[in-house]
Parts: sequence; structure tokens; C-alpha cells
Amino acid sequence: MTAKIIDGKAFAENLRSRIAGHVERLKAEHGITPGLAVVIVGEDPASQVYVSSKAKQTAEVGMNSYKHELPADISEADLLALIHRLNADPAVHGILVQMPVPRHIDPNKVIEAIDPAKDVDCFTPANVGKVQIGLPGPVSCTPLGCLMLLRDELGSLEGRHAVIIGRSNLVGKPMMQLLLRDNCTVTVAHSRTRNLADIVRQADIVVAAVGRPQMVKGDWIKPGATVIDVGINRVPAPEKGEGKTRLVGDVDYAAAAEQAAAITPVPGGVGPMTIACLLANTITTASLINGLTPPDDLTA
Ligand SMILES: Nc1nc(=O)c2c([nH]1)NC[C@@H]1CN(c3ccc(C(=O)N[C@@H](CCC(=O)O)C(=O)O)cc3)C=[N+]21
Repeated sequence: MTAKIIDGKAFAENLRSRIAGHVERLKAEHGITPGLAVVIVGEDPASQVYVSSKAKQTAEVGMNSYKHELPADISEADLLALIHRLNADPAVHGILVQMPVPRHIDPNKVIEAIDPAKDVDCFTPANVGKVQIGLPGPVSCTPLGCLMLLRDELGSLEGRHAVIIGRSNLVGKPMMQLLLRDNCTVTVAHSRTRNLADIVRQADIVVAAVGRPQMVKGDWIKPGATVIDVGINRVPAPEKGEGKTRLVGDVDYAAAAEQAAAITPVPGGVGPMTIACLLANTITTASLINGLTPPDDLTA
């Protein structure tokens, strides 16, 4: 079998055009222009690239984009003061502080400072709790993107056995909540799991989010399974020339594609969905801040 390639880039483009429609409607019917503030501390080149593409896509869907580039040596107090100003700014409906922040800044203090009503990453305890009990609000961007791709591919997820590899607060844990809410049977495996290959072999749905290049092997995949690869790992690519690199996922793509019914590529799979879901969350928070029901095609 050769798997169908799940085109996350195309799905994300379609999602962004729906988001643009919601922006139009919020402007025309309610006089609201959703605004997203993105804060980046320091000059990590990879982070710069992501932040620029977030800002560009924010503007493309008709939202206001506010970019705050801060020097790497900014004090924690000054960063928290900026977050408090953004919390109080009525033009800002979403706040994202690009992670990781430099070591002298406590990421937990940064997250705690963000008003949960504007927490488009879904990092704050209040929003993590809302996802768990199914209340409306922003949903972690990467898991939301994975869920949208899975629903589009499979229709109902009910009764399917999903194996998530990775238990991070960023991906594994929220993914577990969302798949449970969709009536999957969920197994969360991680670095200490015994017989990982045998557990993955039982999965109808595999979500790989371990951050180790090509760790999930082709013969771990049950024939006909759906594979979502969250990993984005930059590895050396001497075949492209000296010093060159390429992106690979957490799954051995070529071998897994021989077994799976459908699989996401890297790049062009989950990554573009993460950014589109950030914009979706900004529509959700802009709606809730203004007492409106968020559109249900943009959330879990
Ligand atoms: N507060 C916060 N929220 C985040 O959501 C957040 C963050 N911090 N820090 C960094 C990570 C990383 N991240 C990515 C988003 C999109 C792609 C993406 O679109 N990747 C492309 C490839 C891009 C390339 O070629 O380098 C793809 O997979 O096709 C990747 C990575 C969001 N993050």
C-alpha cells in the first residue's frame, strides 16, 4: 500500500480563507477587527522566520498584526510589563510570546502574565482546564490542527485507537484531551514506555510528537493506519551539498507510507496548520471578548 499524502499546506490555505471570511463578518456586522500581538525576544533565526510568517499570514486574512521584537537581554520585568500593556489594549485580541524565551526569563511567569481571554496559544491553566471540560475558548494550535486533519481524513474518530507518542504540555497532553472528546480510545506513550513498537502497532491513529528524527519506524505502523507527524527536525543533508540541512519528522516517512492509509509529510503537513490555527484562535478570542459565539468551524 502507498499512503495518501495529507496536504496540510492546502488544508491550511483553505482554513485561512474561511478565517478571512469570519474577519470580514466581524468587521462588517460588529465593527471588530481582530488583532494579534506576537512578541519575540532575541534573535534566534528560526524563531524570526516563524514570527515573520505568522505576521504575514495575520495581515493576509485581514487582521491587525502587532509585532514586538525585544532584545535578548530585556529584563523579565520589562517583558511582563509589555504583556500587561497588551492585556489592557482593546485592539489586541490575541497575544503570543514566541517560545523558548532566553534562560534568564521564567516561561511560567510569562504564561501566567497573559490574560487567558487573549491566550491564543492555549498555554494558561485556565484555558487548559477549559479544553479538558469542553468549554469554549482557544485550543492548543498544533493539536487543533492535527484534529482538523484527522476529522477531514476519517470523518468520525469514534472508537478508534489513537496512540500519541509524546506527553508534552504543548502537544501530547492537549492532543489526548481532544481525541478523547472525539471518542477515541487514547494511549499516551512516551520516552519511558516499554514495548513502544508493539503499542504503536495497535494504533488506528498515530500522532508522533517526540522530537526525535525518524524515530517511528515503518514496521511499527498497522496497515491502513492514519499517521500524523508533528515532528519538525532539522538534520544534515550532505547529499544537498556541504553544510546543507533538510527537515524530517518524527516518523520514517518513506517506510511508514508503505503501511499507512494516509500520512502527513514534513514539511507541508502539521506545521502550516499550527499557524492557521493560531489565526483561528484569534477569531475565537475576539468573538468571546465581545460576547459573541465563536464560529464552530474554527474550533474543536
Ligand atoms: N508561543 C509559541 N507558539 C507556537 O506555536 C510556537 C512557538 N511559540 N515557538 C516555536 C514553535 C514552532 N512552531 C511552528 C509553526 C509552524 C511551522 C511550519 O509551518 N513549518 C513548515 C516548515 C517551515 C520551514 O521550512 O522551516 C512545515 O512544517 O511545512 C513550524 C513550527 C510554532 N511554535
